[in-house]
Amino acid sequence: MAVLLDIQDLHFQYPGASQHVLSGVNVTIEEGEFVALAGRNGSGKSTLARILNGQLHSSSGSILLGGEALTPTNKQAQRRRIGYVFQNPDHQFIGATVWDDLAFGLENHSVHRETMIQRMNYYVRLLRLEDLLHKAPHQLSGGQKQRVGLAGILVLKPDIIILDEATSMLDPKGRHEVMLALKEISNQGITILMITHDMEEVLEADRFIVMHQGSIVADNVPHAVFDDGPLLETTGLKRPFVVELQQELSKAGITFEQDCHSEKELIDHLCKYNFQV
Ligand SMILES: Nc1ncnc2c1ncn2[C@@H]1O[C@H](COP(=O)(O)OP(=O)(O)OP(=O)(O)O)[C@@H](O)[C@H]1O
Repeated sequence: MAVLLDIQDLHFQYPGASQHVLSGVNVTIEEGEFVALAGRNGSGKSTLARILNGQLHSSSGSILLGGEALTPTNKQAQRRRIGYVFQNPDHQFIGATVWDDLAFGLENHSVHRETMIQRMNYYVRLLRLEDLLHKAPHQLSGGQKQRVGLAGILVLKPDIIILDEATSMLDPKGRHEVMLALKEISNQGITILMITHDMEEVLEADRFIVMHQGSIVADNVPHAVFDDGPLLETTGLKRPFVVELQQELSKAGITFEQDCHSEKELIDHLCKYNFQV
């Protein structure tokens, strides 16, 4: 697969701060990858996301998106190519109804009406928004708002979607809805960078990057990162319940051909055993 995002030796320091918040970030993300990014509070995740979407500018280093440099001078174009989903779903609504909201960005970019309707219908179906189209933002649950927010970004056809703790204000049902939507989007080949503190969500991603004190200290498949005890200790991360339980069951002789990514997968696996009580 082709490299989509190529970040090299990125440094950043907030004005007046004595230290760098990002101190040499190097990472490449390929087209279609679903990447989770985590780390302690203050490790620099949101700063990195804000640099990527053009809100902040790095002190040094380079960022290439599809081979093209992202610079302060192409800020507008940059924002169009990177879709950013906010933590608070109320911060991204503009339209009076869901349908108007989806149309707003496309009208703003002068997309032809026929193309506009086609795209809107496609993402409405993908994110299962059919019943919400005529509702006003205040009539939606948090999970529904985030799904509408995602659709509003997807219709603009960004190269990558960045979510900065986009599920942290949602209840379990809302989180579940958004994670299902992200899986659907990822299955369509859309590249996703998801910042999260939720280790169960990390298991849904193909790849897990961990930041610590402004640098990347781990980059692997989620289960491999969760196998690294000292790393988890240093970075304050906790193994998700599913990984913890799978490890304990393995020690007790219950074998797994592959790693489980959700409680459902784990339960399905256990159901194959005939336990003697
Ligand atoms: N506008 C700002 N001015 C000065 N320092 C800032 C500013 N925003 C963030 N910082 C500092 O930069 C560091 C990194 O912050 P950042 O928000 O990128 O971390 P994070 O990993 O996203 O944390 P969290 O998990 O809490 O969201 C922190 O020490 C923070 O206090």
